[in-house]
Amino acid sequence: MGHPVPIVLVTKDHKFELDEDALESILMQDHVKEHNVVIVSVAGAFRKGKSFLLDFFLRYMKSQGSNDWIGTDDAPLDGFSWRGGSERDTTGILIWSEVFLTDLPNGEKVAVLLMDTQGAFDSESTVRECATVFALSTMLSSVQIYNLSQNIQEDDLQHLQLFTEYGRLALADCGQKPFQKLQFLVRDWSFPYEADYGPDGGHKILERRLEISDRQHPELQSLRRHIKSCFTDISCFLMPHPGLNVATNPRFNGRLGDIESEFKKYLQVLVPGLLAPPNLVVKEISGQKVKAKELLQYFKSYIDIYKGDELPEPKSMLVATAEANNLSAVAEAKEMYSQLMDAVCGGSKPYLSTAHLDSEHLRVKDKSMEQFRSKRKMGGEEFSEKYREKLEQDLEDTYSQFKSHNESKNIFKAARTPAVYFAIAVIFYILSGVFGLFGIYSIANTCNLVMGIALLTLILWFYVRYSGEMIEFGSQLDDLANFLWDNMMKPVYEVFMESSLQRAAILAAERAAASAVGSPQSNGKMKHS
Ligand SMILES: Nc1nc2c(ncn2[C@@H]2O[C@H](COP(=O)(O)OP(=O)(O)OP(=O)(O)O)[C@@H](O)[C@H]2O)c(=O)[nH]1
Ligand SMILES: [Mg+2]
Repeated sequence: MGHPVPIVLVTKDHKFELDEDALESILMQDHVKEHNVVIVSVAGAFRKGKSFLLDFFLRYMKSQGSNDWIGTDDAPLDGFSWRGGSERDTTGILIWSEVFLTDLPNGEKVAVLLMDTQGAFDSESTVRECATVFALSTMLSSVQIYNLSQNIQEDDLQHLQLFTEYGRLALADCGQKPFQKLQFLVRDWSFPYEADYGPDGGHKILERRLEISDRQHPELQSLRRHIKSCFTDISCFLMPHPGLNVATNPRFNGRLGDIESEFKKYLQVLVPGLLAPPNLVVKEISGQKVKAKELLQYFKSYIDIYKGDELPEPKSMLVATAEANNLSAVAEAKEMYSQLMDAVCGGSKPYLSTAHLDSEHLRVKDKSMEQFRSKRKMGGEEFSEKYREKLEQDLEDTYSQFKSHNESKNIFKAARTPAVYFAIAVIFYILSGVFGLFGIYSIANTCNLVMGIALLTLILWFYVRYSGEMIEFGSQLDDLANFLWDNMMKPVYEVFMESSLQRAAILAAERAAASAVGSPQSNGKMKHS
C-alpha cells in the first residue's frame, strides 16, 4: 500500500535531523538504487492543500497513467496526511515509501519519488526553519511545486527569493542554474475571465509577474532576475476553486463526489502535465543525472550544511531591516567620532597631555553616542541596545588607537630608549673611574664592559631606527629599555626626588620657623588684624 516516511525531522529546538535508516530503506532497495530519480516536491505556505494535492499525484502514479486514474466518486482520499482546520498538519519532509518505476519515452526506466513538506509561515516555525525546509526540498527535487493561494503576490516572490538564495548559498557555485523546474501552482484562481485556468492562463500571469522593465524599481528587477537565474524552467498553472465542501466542510473526506467538476477537470490536466512519462524531469546535480543510491549521500551532506553554523541566519523582514538600520547608525556614529577626534589629535596635530586627551575623548564620545541614539531606527530600544554596546566598545578601541598615536608624538617618551642606554653608559663610565681610582680593577673593568655594551646597544638602536631593518630586534631593545626604566631607574629616581623634596620642605619649614621667631611683632600684628 505504501505510507508516508518522515525523512527530515524538525526537533523541538528547531534543529534538523535526517532519518538515514528510513531514507536508506527507500532509496537502497535493489530494484530502485541503480535508477535515475525524478523527485516531485510540493512546498509553500501551510494549510493550502499541498498534501491533499499530493494524494492525487499518488493516485496517478499508482494507476500507472490509466485514463480513470482519478478514481471513483465515493473513495476517500488517502496517502499523505491531510486535513481541514486552521492548524498546521505536515511537519518536516516526508517521502512516499513506494517508489514508482516508470519508463520514459526513450525507454529508460526512472524512479519517481513524491515529497511532501512542512508548510511555511505557521506560528511555530522560525524563519530559519521555513527557509531550510523550502531550500532543502528545492535542492533535492527535480520539480518544485510552489503552492500559492489565489494569486502570485510580490511577497510570494520575495519569500521565494529568500528561500532559494538560502538554498543556493549551501551549494558550491558551479556556474549553472542551480535548480531545475519550478512550477507555480495558484489555487482557487478566481479570475478566469482575465486568464484561463490551466497552463496557458498560468503562463500569461507568470509573464506579467516576472516581467522586467526599465520602469521598475531596481529592487524589483533584481528580485525577478534572481528567480529566473535559479531555475532552468519556470511555469505556472492556475487551479479553480474545489468548492465549498472541500474548503469548509469538516466531514469532507476527499471523496470526488464532493469536489467541483471544474477542479477535477483541471486536476486531470495538471497531474499528467507533471507526471506523464514525457513530462518527467530527471534529477540532475551540476549537470549530472543522479541515481537513487547517490541521492542518499546528497541528503546527508545537504542536511549537514544546514545543521552547522556556516550559513548566515535568514531573518524576518523586520529583523533584517532593523539590523541594517542599527548597523548604519553605528557606522555613522563611528565616523563622526573619528572625524572629531582627528581634528583634536590627528596626524598633523601636536602631542596632547593624557588628561586633556581623555576629556576630549569623553566629549566626542558623548556626542557620537547621542548621534546614534537620536537616529531613527526600526526595532525599538531593546533591539538597539546591543548595537549601542558594540558602538561603545568600538569607540573605546578607536580611542586606544588615537591614544597610542598621540603617545608616539611625545618626543620625551620616544627618546626614552636612547636616554636609558646613554645613562647606563655614563653611570658605568663614572663607576669604572671611581673603582679604578681605588685600584679595584676587576670591578672597574666590568663597569667598562657594561658601558661598552650600553654604547653598542645604543648604536644598534640608532641603526634600526635609521634603516628600518631588524624591526623586531629594535622593539626588543625598546622593551628592555622600558623594563630597565620602570623597574630600576624610575624607582631610584623617585626615591631621590622624594628625599630631595622632603629636604626642601624641611628647609622651608625651618626658615619659616626661624623668621617667625626673629620678628614676633609682625606675628602679633597679624593676630590683631
Ligand atoms: N480552498 C481550497 N482548499 C483546499 C484546496 N485543496 C485542498 N483544500 C483544503 O485545504 C485544507 C488543508 O489541506 P492540506 O492538504 O492538509 O494542507 P497543507 O498545505 O498540506 O497543510 P500543512 O500540512 O499544514 O502545511 C483541507 O481542508 C483541504 O480540503 C484548494 O485547492 N482550495
Ligand atoms: Mg500537509
